[in-house]
Amino acid sequence: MTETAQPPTALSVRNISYSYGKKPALNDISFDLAPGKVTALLGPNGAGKTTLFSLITGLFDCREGEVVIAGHPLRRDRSAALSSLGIVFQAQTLELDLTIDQNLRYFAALRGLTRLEAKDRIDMLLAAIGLEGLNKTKVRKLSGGQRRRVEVARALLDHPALLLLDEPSTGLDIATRRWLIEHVHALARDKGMTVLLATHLVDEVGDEDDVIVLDKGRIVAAGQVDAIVASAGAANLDEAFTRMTAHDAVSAA
Ligand SMILES: Nc1ncnc2c1ncn2[C@@H]1O[C@H](COP(=O)(O)OP(=O)(O)OP(=O)(O)O)[C@@H](O)[C@H]1O
Repeated sequence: MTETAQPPTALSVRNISYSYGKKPALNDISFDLAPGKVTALLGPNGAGKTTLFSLITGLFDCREGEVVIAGHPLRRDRSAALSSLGIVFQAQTLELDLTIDQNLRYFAALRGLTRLEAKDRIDMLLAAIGLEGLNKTKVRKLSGGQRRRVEVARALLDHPALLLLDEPSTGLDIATRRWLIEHVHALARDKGMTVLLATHLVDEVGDEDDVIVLDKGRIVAAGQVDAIVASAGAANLDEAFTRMTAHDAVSAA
């Protein structure tokens, strides 16, 4: 045995299927995320993105298939698996009547950071998200965009191996949306973070990103942007995505 073994991939999803009652939502989904990259999980409304995130985060029990986070199987090693991921949910999840500091310190304590570690990390992250010095401000007083920035900081508190974002720009103004997408790409590029970004907005996908196109609970394409565009015979990702997912209108006609 040598000490040069590669670290495990931040997220491996193996043969996941899921149904709501008799209604199938995901069908035999498998992928591994490339380390230090943003992978966009691109799918139209109802494709199954949120269901997949609910399985990866352990909110739903994964009865068929397996989720492995940073080498820890979610089913058998739940706390180690979940401690390796940071998440920004689609819906706002901060406690409005607490300050930024209180929100973040509470979460840091849950994640096992000491008070001193939490303070240093919070100050550093608030500076990184452009909210330096606002520690004592109540979240209720922040704009929607500022709240989303705080949620990004919270997701990064204990250096997760994997960052998940579920349609994070929902409801944000254009400037915050741009900041968010650039910040997430910088985390992958500069800090080597592995990111899974669920979105239905093609313009949030960078040229260098990996893409998984999900439609009606199935992966219909996966790979780098160029390869997906070429395989669809399209001029760009927008056109490729539309071609791959626009069959409803045709079949319904
Ligand atoms: N609680 C539920 N009960 C029954 N069906 C559900 C439930 N939640 C989702 N579904 C169905 O499962 C499928 C996948 O939904 P899901 O919310 O995962 O898709 P999505 O890609 O996240 O969509 P959106 O972009 O609209 O959030 C859809 O057909 C949806 O109607």
